[in-house]
Amino acid sequence: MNDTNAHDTVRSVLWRGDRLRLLDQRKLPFAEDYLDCTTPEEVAQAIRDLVVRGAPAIGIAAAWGVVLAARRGRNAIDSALPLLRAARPTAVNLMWALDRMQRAAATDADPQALEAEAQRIQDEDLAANRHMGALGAGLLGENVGVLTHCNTGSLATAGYGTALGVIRAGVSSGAITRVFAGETRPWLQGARLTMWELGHDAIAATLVSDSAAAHLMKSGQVQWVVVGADRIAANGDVANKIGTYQLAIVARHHGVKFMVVAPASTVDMATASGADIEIEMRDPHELLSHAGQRTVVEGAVAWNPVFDVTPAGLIDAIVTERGVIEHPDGNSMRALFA
Ligand SMILES: CSC[C@H]1O[C@H](OP(=O)(O)O)[C@H](O)[C@@H]1O
Repeated sequence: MNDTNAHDTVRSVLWRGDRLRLLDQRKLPFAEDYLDCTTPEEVAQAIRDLVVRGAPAIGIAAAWGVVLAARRGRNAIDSALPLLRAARPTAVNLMWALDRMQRAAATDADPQALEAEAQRIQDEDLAANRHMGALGAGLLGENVGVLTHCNTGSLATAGYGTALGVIRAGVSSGAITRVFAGETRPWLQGARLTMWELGHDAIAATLVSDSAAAHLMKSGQVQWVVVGADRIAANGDVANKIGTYQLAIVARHHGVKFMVVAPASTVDMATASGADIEIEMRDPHELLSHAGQRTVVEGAVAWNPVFDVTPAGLIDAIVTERGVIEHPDGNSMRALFA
């Protein structure tokens, strides 16, 4: 069943009154299949399996998981919260959304009240993305080339996207004239998801291998690297998809500006620095095969961290819906998020 609207950006998380419908991102771009969750356990599993992925999107899905629990009764909420919280460790949006739902349930555990809170979380995220898109696009300049990493679009959020929202806004304003998407191994969020989203919006983009990023920046075709985030620490360090850190190093070396785009729900002022952020380690087999086809000799081992940390000193701007932090550090982060 196709729940996407051809004239709007896609929607990956859809509340259907008694179930949560998730666009199964494991099957994109060649199949648009949906997975229906009727229990918080199914939502937690869908987050673990990357049926739904992207920091804001997993927070939104978890919020609806609490609504599904509430429909079973107050005690079900208390058992669902730790289960959902443990689904993935790095994106603080997951914990932020569950904390907010837990506070709401303490006031009123009625399913309809919690459904309204989950809907607010989803609606606020979409509004934030559109605002951040305009703010970020305003920083770009004219006739710029942009390289993005992973997928930070409608699939990873309530819609429109974070870094991809800036790209949507920048293409619309004419500021962006060249878009490059990194493939983002091993899960290929860039190749499979970002290229699909941009094609859906008729935005021309060029796929590059992760290995080509430095050569691309050396060629002068790119003036900005624009990425999302999974957790921003109090000193401005940013955890994001594995490969982001090396893009920041290469960008600085070649005089390419580096922008991080993320809603306030991604900022974690309780975490002092990037050194304190837990980096999710996923199954090494994600590296040992591609599309179900093994690519490495039997017995080989692999190391599969799926996030890394970019130090604040390599970031030119952090764009949030509360405003832009240029050259982020602890002081500028506290000024906006204390
Ligand atoms: C706006 S999405 C933020 C973030 O989430 C992605 O990770 P994953 O695909 O593993 O959920 C990636 O790090 C994006 O930049």
